[in-house]
Amino acid sequence: QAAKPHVVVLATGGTIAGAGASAANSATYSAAKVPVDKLLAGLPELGQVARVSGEQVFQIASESFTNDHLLTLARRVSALSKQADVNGIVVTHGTDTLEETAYFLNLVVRTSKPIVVVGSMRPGTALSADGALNLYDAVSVAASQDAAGKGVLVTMNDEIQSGRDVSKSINIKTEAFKSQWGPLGMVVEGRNYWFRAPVKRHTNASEFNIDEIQSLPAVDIVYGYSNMNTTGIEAYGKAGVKALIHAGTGNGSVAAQAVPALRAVRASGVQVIRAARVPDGFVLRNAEQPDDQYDWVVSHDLRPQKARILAMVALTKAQDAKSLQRIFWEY
Ligand SMILES: NC(=O)CC[C@H](N)C(=O)O
Repeated sequence: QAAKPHVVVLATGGTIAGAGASAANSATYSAAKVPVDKLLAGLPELGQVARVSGEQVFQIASESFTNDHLLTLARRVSALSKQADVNGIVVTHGTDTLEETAYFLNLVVRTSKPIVVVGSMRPGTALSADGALNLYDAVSVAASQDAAGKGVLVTMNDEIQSGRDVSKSINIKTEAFKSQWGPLGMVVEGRNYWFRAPVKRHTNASEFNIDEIQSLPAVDIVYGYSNMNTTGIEAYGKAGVKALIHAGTGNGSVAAQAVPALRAVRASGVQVIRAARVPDGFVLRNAEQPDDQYDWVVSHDLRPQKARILAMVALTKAQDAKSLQRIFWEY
């Protein structure tokens, strides 16, 4: 009998490692409590699909992820992906910023080996906890050859999602992760059922490589709303950000009073990227605002928090708006 694939589980915290006072606590609990060894020992079924080893990279709630955490994690994933004795990698993660980390890894880790990021909506101590099955699914996807070359994946609620497309879309149900383009497939009882594949550049086909990235530039987000003022835009401009994501209303529209402030920060060298605060759809170039004339970039279908990740990565190589826009179309 052939040896089972070796899957390394990199644990970073979140609810999947959370613990509550009683089984009735599905929402009131502490995240990032249970160490990876205990998580894996509590799930002996993993041995049916892979030879699993665990590493505790961090033990935090994911809203506290920083760029340093992203860099440290991606470097470890990259190093493991180059090891001949590693077939797949799973990252356990809090769900709040899981989509940002998954997209970051998708952009900068040059491998075709499966990388799966996974979390849970309920702690393991709760009734109907979802973490055990999500983790089992993650390990089984990471152990499968048919998951190779599909970019970084997310397994939640029996679905296999693209790390690029997926977002946490509700904060209370176990079916929390959605993509407007739909999941890539489903995983049921350790078997993958695929229905589509990503078309955007990722992992092996990326021009970015974590092994060449020393640091990430400051990129922040301003939110659009009625009666919006320009205080935030001006403050970020003064703070020296390299790019500012505008989470605009509707089609990425910008309030009349905010346009001069954004043009002023652009004139001072800050890249301006028009995204939208609506969850779905995509922002069209030169619709709503004359992006060519203002030398602005549009985020395509990326939500503001994902546009921030891509902008940081893109700015490690490209400095002009035209190159940034090309990257936003391609990734
Ligand atoms: N469901 C969760 O994982 C949320 C817990 C916590 N806020 C985190 O993102 O780590």
